[in-house]
Amino acid sequence: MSVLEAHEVTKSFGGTEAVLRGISLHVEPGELVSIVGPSGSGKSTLLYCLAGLEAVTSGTVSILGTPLAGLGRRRLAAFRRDHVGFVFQSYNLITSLTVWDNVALPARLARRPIGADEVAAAIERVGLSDRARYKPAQLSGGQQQRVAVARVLATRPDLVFADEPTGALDTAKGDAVLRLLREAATGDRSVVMVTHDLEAAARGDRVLVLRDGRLHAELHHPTPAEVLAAVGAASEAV
Ligand SMILES: Nc1ncnc2c1ncn2[C@@H]1O[C@H](COP(=O)(O)OP(=O)(O)OP(=O)(O)O)[C@@H](O)[C@H]1O
Repeated sequence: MSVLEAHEVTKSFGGTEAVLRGISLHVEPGELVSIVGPSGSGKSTLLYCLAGLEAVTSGTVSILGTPLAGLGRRRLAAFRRDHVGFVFQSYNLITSLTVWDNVALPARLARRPIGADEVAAAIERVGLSDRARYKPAQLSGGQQQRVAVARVLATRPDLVFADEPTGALDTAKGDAVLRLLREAATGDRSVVMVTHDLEAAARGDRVLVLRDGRLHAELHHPTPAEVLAAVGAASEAV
């Protein structure tokens, strides 16, 4: 079974032209899927619709076989908490809490507290064991994003969404975050990432190229140059 299936998804914000105009896609267990495309092509909107953070206007999104639209607001929130993780460009850590508490908090909020050993393991996996008692402001941007990844992985989600996870980082720091996301896509866990960074996108098993709210191309294990060419073609075709 696919981890995620979207069928003919459209999204409009009010009366203007639709931002998503009929997108169908699937994500398989263990895959890292990158979404690229020109600015304004609908990448972030698509990610939010796939994650159930935005309602679709028409079409369906199912995660692990469960159609999100049928869940209702509270059950959707619970479903997301149980199965989905989100990494944002801006880290979204809680500034008053330590690294340790930032990582432990989501599981506690979900009333499924994880043990100290699991918190420690998640922090170790992102290479920040010596910073566990630091607050976010005492960390570099790359370190903060690694905490955000640890926080997501600690809840053991089936599906991780990342919106420009390296957008605020220089190449070396971004690289460490990408490696973690690449490693996170394994076994039954999949990662879907929106990015402007073509090198980052090329880490994906598949790269989906959006153009004007539609899927323009799908590349399998492309090189960065192939991603660049596909995005260039999508930009010209608008
Ligand atoms: N909440 C909203 N209300 C109205 N319009 C919106 C909203 N969110 C996005 N849009 C519009 O949808 C279109 C696509 O936006 P989106 O952020 O999904 O594109 P993107 O491909 O992620 O762009 P970028 O690469 O510049 O981040 C834009 O024209 C934007 O103005």
